[in-house]
Amino acid sequence: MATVTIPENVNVFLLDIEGTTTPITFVKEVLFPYIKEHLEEYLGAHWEEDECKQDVQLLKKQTEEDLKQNRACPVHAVDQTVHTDEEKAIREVVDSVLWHMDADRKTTALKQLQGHMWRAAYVSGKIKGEVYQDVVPAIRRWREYGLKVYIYSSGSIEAQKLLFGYSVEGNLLDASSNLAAFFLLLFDGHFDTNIGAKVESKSYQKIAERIGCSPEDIMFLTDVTREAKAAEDAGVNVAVVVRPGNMELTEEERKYYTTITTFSQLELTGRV
Ligand SMILES: CSCCC(=O)C(=O)COP(=O)(O)O
Ligand SMILES: [Mg+2]
Repeated sequence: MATVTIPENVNVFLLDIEGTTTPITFVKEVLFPYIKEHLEEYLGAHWEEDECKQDVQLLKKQTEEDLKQNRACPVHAVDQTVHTDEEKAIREVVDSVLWHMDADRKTTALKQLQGHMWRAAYVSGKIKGEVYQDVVPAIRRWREYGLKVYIYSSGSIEAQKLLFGYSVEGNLLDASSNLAAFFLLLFDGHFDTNIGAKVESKSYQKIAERIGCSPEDIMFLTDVTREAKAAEDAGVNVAVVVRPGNMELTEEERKYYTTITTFSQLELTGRV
């Protein structure tokens, strides 16, 4: 297994989730089916609550934006009339959400609703966040060397925290203040699409600004080459993560990008 030396100037890791820290199958075969199965029931139970109203509002705004941009969107989502028939209104939101999920849209609106829906499943223990076995030991090692570690996923920050907080390896967000617990703390922070889309270069510039470093100080790990390209265009170092079930890279991409199959390939040579 070839090792990859992290440039000495890099002092921040930025990690994608799906296909990088976490198997794609967990997202596609556990998280997304949960939404599809419980959507109608969830909307019925929470329809009158502020959080749910805001989620529905954001979905409607997204539809308006899609229409403005001439993007394809389901005809039923175009209907902006205020329904007196709650069941019909819920049905329309369900159809719209399912349509967006089938297209694997990464919009903030969709991701915000999904995050809220997963909360009950994680808290009740119905779902546990999957994390590849090489991830936690590698992050602990990086942190011992004083590097910072951030998450950047299309999943909402709330969904990210649920996944790591209720993971197969326990609560990976434990933030108690004693020294021993400090080493248990894995992440310095989280970013989602509120900072911008992962395929847009300026999102990575904004992340660097927010962290207070320059893009060259960051190493971004992702399974998606469009994201790797956007990060690289911003001056961020990238490595493409090749995990079982991830999208196959083209021969050209395999030649061009530094690739890893496990985080344990990453070496911090020359650091004390
Ligand atoms: C973070 S929880 C659910 C994952 C998800 O909804 C998603 O879209 C994953 O996207 P990523 O940017 O982590 O590949
Ligand atoms: Mg990914």
